Amino acid sequence: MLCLSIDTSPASRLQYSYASTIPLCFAPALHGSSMIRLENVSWRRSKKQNTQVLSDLSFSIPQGGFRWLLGPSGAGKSSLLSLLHLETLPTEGRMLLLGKPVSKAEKRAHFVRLRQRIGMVHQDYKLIPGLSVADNVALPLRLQKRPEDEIQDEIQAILKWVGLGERLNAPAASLSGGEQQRTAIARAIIHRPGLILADEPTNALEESQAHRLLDMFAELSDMGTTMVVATHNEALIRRLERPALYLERGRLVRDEGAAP
Ligand SMILES: Nc1ncnc2c1ncn2[C@@H]1O[C@H](COP(=O)(O)OP(=O)(O)OP(=O)(O)O)[C@@H](O)[C@H]1O
Repeated sequence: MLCLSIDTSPASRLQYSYASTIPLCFAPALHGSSMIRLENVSWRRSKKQNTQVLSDLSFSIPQGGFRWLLGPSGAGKSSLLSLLHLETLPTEGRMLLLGKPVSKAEKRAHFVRLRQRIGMVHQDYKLIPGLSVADNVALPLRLQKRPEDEIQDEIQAILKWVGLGERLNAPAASLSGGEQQRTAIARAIIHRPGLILADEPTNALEESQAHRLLDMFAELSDMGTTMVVATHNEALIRRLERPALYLERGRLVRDEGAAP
């Protein structure tokens, strides 16, 4: 296992209210294989109306690759992340995710298994308001039917790590925007997914928290977790120099990760 051991002491620049070094351990992954591949993928919101959102996208990301997903508002970034999170399927073209084919021909169980290996931070967090912070974060592990004592240990470690160790039992509906975003981040990474998708994951965070999250994303990618992160935040992009996919009006206009 490879572990991130991130100093969370109050003396660190992150100013969290607890003092320990919490390891977050991830199974090492093999680099090199194609984790995501899209070939001429298009997506229409509705078959009846002319609602083409994504057009003729072709790109690939190797395992452990990090891609910024950039483009103006309405370019299709969230829609592409929804496709990669299997919330919807391409209307045209071929898609490979986590090295597996994605098509309407596959059985539901195939998609369930694949989705369990993906972590997603939605722009609007998508927490379940009636559940506590801990129960929201536990969802991916409960879907994997992990033993409850293990789940409790994992929840405590990860919520401390995101600075919510004291808010374990708070209802999600009572959280501030930043707390909701940190809960959503904890839920996206708690099951050590092979692919993490994040839609503006820092827009409700303080600058120091955003930097800390970014440092973690960079380390996860170095360890073999594939990451696709949509943002408008220029400062973040400057802080972590990684290739970007640029979308405009649903088309891929630049792929900095493509082989020359
Ligand atoms: N629920 C919806 N119903 C109809 N059209 C939608 C819906 N959501 C998004 N769209 C349209 O789909 C297109 C792509 O939107 P999408 O949210 O994917 O863009 P985006 O690049 O993520 O934008 P932003 O940066 O503002 O989040 C836009 O033209 C948008 O108006």
